[in-house]
Amino acid sequence: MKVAVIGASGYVGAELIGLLCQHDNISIQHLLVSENSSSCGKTFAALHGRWQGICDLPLQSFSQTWFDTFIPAKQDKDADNALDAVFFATPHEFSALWAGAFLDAGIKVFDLSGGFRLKELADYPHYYGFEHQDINTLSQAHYGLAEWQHEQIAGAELVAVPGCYPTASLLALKPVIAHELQLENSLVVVNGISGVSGAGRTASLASNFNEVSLMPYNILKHRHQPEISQEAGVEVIFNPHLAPYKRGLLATVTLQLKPGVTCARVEHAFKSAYQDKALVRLLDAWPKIDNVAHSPFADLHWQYDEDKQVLVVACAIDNLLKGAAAQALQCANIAMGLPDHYGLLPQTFTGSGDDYSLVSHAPSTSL
Ligand SMILES: NC(=O)C1=CN([C@@H]2O[C@H](COP(=O)(O)OP(=O)(O)OC[C@H]3O[C@@H](n4cnc5c(N)ncnc54)[C@H](OP(=O)(O)O)[C@@H]3O)[C@@H](O)[C@H]2O)C=CC1
Ligand SMILES: CC(=O)N[C@@H](CCC(=O)OP(=O)(O)O)C(=O)O
Repeated sequence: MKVAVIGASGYVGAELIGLLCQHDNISIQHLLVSENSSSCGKTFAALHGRWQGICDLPLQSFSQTWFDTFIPAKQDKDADNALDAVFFATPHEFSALWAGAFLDAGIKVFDLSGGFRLKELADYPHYYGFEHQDINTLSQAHYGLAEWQHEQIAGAELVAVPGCYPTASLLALKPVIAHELQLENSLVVVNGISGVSGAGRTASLASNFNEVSLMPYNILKHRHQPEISQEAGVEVIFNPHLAPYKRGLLATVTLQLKPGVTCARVEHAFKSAYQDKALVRLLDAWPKIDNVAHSPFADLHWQYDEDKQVLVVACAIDNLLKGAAAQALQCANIAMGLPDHYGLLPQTFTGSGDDYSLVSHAPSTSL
């Protein structure tokens, strides 16, 4: 698969490029940043020092002229420089504006922004602050929660890679909903905590080292609330929190189950969902951010009170990896017919209980 990455100077772009450049079925053709970016002309490694000696490709500026030069209206798929796919690790509005043009040229799109995650056009002004102009492209988008949407991802031209909070929340919620264990019309509460890299690389007062302190934010209005509700199929209350560490995200979901539901049924729901999934680890203790930071895993644990029928599920991920770049690579692997964990784990995984560990081919990280 010959690919381009737009957003190569950002945190998510950097993680993604680090994974792509070590993947033996993927070749990077172009790395792009915004038209007037100060990173333009630098090499990827000059900007992200941990990739020195691994990826020295130059960063180009994305513009209409770049598009007209490198993306012919009708691609010759066999040409040496023809692109098969483009990854957008860009602001939501940029993806919403440009994804359709790549699709028209026959290039698959993996969008890591929120530009195509919500199905309702009318939700964009409210939750994202812009009018989505491309209903035609939006209607072609398939949500890409890798463990749950394998078939749709395999056949998709445009994959909306899930948000970081939704990834952890949905991995925790979906087995319960799929097995119809939740008490109908009962409250579902999701508390999310994210490290500061979740806010991206561009400096802002809110993400300034001196300002960051554990606190809730965007309560009852965060854009991930409709995304989680849409994909879980139940309305949720979503409480995001910012925490003073670099990377990692924890979602803790609390919900009421139907009378008579036992621990055994809950266990069956989680085991049947994930026992053959390489990147989801069902733990027998509460997950820790430190065990998933810099890894593509999602760690899950639950506790159920049969008397009160209250279930609490916690899921920890790295927001930049399972919450973004690693999940995008899972989607690309699925599109190529490879195991979804290809290039993320050794190829020895055969199911739950196996002794598998993360391939550590990345040098120590700067984040
Ligand atoms: N951070 C996280 O944990 C997660 C982020 N995401 C999503 O991934 C996307 C990227 O996030 P993140 O890496 O954190 O953000 P950053 O702010 O770190 O990076 C944004 C990137 O987009 C580029 N960019 C901005 N405008 C344009 C443009 N007009 N044309 C081309 N490139 C442009 C920037 O380039 P430059 O500034 O050099 O021009 C930069 O490379 C966002 O949509 C975000 O919501 C998804 C899941 C998790
Ligand atoms: C800590 C922090 O600011 N987190 C970001 C969410 C991460 C992100 O970039 O969101 P997407 O997954 O939708 O792309 C936020 O709350 O807006």
